[in-house]
Amino acid sequence: MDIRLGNGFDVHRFEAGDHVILCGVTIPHDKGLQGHSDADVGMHALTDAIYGALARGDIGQHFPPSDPQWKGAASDIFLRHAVALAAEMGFRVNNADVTLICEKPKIGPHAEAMRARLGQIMGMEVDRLSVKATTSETLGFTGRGEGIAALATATLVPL
Ligand SMILES: Nc1ccn([C@@H]2O[C@H](COP(=O)(O)O)[C@@H](O)[C@H]2O)c(=O)n1
Ligand SMILES: C[C@@]1(CO)OP(=O)(O)OP(=O)(O)OC[C@H]1O
Repeated sequence: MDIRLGNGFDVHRFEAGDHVILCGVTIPHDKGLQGHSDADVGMHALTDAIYGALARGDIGQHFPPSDPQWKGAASDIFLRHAVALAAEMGFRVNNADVTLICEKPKIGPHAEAMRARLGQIMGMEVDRLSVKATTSETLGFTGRGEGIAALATATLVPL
């Protein structure tokens, strides 16, 4: 069987604000995330993992940050595009795993809502979607609270 594996990584910087959007879920916070789109770092990493598995470039190639069309865009547009491209190429996402790296906000209380939202967008069972988090033990830019990083892995299998 032609099984595909892809990974994605993304970072967004904190800016002044009162909420962040992570894996499609709005979380009240004492800062916001800066980005051309809604800065959903988790969804961007997952989208890139799918493009990676397909060997079809990355999110910035499909949705250039220089294009005003994507200013403030909801990131489910990007994820839906990657899933649709997979289907066009004869694949479906088999499972995916997203890790969010930040000291704050705490992800645990929101992880189930994130899995549910990703499942809804991707047309997938929640059982095949994982969202988890770690701090970086106060080290580095995530540890200093300057931004949030996200890692994602996805496997794709033939339709
Ligand atoms: N933003 C975060 C970071 C961590 N968690 C949860 O806390 C656990 C312990 O984190 P360590 O970095 O000390 O290993 C982690 O396993 C997560 O369950 C979180 O919810 N949100
Ligand atoms: C998502 C896009 C959309 O223009 O913009 P950003 O929100 O800045 O996010 P990034 O993770 O830097 O990926 C690049 C772009 O594709």
